[in-house]
Amino acid sequence: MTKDPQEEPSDDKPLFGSTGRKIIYDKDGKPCRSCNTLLDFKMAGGSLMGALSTKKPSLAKDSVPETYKQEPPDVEQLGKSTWTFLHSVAATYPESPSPSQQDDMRQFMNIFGKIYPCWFCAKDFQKWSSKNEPKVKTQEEFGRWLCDAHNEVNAKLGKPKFDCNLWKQRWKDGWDEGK
Ligand SMILES: Cc1cc2nc3c(=O)[nH]c(=O)nc-3n(C[C@H](O)[C@H](O)[C@H](O)COP(=O)(O)OP(=O)(O)OC[C@H]3O[C@@H](n4cnc5c(N)ncnc54)[C@H](O)[C@@H]3O)c2cc1C
Repeated sequence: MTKDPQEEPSDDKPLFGSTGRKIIYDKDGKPCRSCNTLLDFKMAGGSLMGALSTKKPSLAKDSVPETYKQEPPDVEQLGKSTWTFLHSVAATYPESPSPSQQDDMRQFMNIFGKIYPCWFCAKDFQKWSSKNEPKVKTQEEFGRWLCDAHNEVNAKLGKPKFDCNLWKQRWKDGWDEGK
């Protein structure tokens, strides 16, 4: 059985970051980049320079385009981009999917829960979706299920609940405020 990385605490490592959140470590004992905010990751001793400066010292700085020089995603950036992707997938899911399209979506969400890069987020998501199986019979059903999944995380983080009656305006139709 794989050991939960968080079960291996170490005396000389900070338990909490400056944001007040618990610092999450990977199996190798290093702070998990995609599980912490950038600030907490820095505080826990995670390298800020990343591969560009450490693995390729001979690369002339000027030869690296400015657009490359961004930090790998922290838990918030990864989350926001992933929710954008997932809700957009719901927005383009067929209104009446065939049985095989429904199977694909079930499988996709199942695999998603196993590979999401923030391991402790993935664990909670898997736990929630095992009790709340993906609803994939229609686009509306799937969009609402995803909205509920997102609200579960919002609640965990103390964020306001999103009104799921509005998921389609937010992720598919837009608000049409000129009307
Ligand atoms: C599967 C998963 C699990 C996660 N688990 C954790 C975790 O355990 N701990 C952690 O710190 N972070 C977790 N995250 C990241 C977290 O959910 C946020 O993405 C992150 O905190 C950034 O939040 P945000 O305020 O930018 O908005 P996000 O929560 O990223 O939302 C982006 C936008 O989606 C819209 N929105 C909000 N709620 C809903 C909803 N219910 N339905 C539809 N649209 C909505 C809003 O317009 C919002 O601005 C997880 C992300 C994912 C994808």
